[in-house]
Amino acid sequence: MDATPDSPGAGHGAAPITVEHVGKVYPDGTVAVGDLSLEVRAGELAVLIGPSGCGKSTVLRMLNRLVEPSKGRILLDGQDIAERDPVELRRRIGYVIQDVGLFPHQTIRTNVGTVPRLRGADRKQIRARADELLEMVGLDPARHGDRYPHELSGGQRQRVGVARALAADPVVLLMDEPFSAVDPIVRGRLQEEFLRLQAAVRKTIVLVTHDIDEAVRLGDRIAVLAEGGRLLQYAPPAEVLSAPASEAVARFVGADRGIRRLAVTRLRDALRPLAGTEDIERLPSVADSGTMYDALAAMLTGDALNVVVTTDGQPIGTVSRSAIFAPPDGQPRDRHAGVSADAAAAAQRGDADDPSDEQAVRGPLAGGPKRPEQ
Ligand SMILES: Nc1ncnc2c1ncn2[C@@H]1O[C@H](COP(=O)(O)OP(=O)(O)OP(=O)(O)O)[C@@H](O)[C@H]1O
Repeated sequence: MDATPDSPGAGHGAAPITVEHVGKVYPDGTVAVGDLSLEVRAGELAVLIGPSGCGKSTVLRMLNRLVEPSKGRILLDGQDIAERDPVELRRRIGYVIQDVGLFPHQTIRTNVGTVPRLRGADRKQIRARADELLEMVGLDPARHGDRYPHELSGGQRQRVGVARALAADPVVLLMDEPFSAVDPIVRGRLQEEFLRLQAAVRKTIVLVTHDIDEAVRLGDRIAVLAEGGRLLQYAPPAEVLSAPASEAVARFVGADRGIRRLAVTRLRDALRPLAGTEDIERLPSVADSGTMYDALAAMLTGDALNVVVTTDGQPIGTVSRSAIFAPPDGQPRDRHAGVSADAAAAAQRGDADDPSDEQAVRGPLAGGPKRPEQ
């Protein structure tokens, strides 16, 4: 591997991971993982979530051979990692942990340059690469590069951890509760930045979290685990929220999963074209990159039953409150609702639109509401 590709985003691609019937029994007899199979596609961000002690970190640590499985095998890019040199393997796999694990007596720049240095890149190359990565994670190399870890905030240290992991230009990034040490506001910002970063670098990422909102926000797919690493469901966030595979999953994702689903359902799926008769000047507007959650927030703030959806500031259609509360395609409304008061369903029952209001806004050309699920 080259330590200094043309740009941080250019990368060396991403590799798929296949976990085949993997188990881990620790020497004291604890069965951390019984028999787990799953695959993560190249460039996909898979989230492992589940109650404390269910084996999430053990699974993650088996992926870079910090923990050796007791059974089964793990393929990276089709090759059994048991046949790889663990040190060489770990240099291809970035690992970001909760308290980051920066070297306290090294500057930020030196920390970020760790792996390129180990690979023998020259000093100028290492510095350029480190600075590029610091910029990429939103830190100013001139201001922060020569500081020591204790001279940064928790959120800044977390960014350095991500930059250091990316400096190796890994084919896989493993992240164990990467944002949990920072306060909720910083966490939200880091998650947003991280999503932008991932859109640029497209690594295969396996991320462990306790936080269902984080899982829903970041994951392409979410693996919900139970004790002993038992896989309860492995599906995109919208599916886990709208069609939990069991009561256990429904309970785990929470009573407010209906609201969470809105945050991962694209607005444009429920879009109704403009009929030309709407009084769009009086409606709140939301950009078409937004979600149903954004639309609902705008409706509530603007006390409206509809929002105008815009692209580059230009109106392209409307979304109605009833479309937001329509059940996703093919899903019975109250599946597993017995364990939770699904907020969206409750809102549906108690807050149905007046069809005449909708007609007034939609105009005569508008069809029935499109199902909003992606
Ligand atoms: N080195 C070890 N020796 C013995 N048991 C261990 C060891 N590491 C973890 N365990 C046990 O294995 C099980 C799974 O632990 P693991 O850390 O993988 O869970 P987790 O889901 O990541 O938990 P948390 O969310 O609390 O971090 C737990 O019962 C834990 O006590």
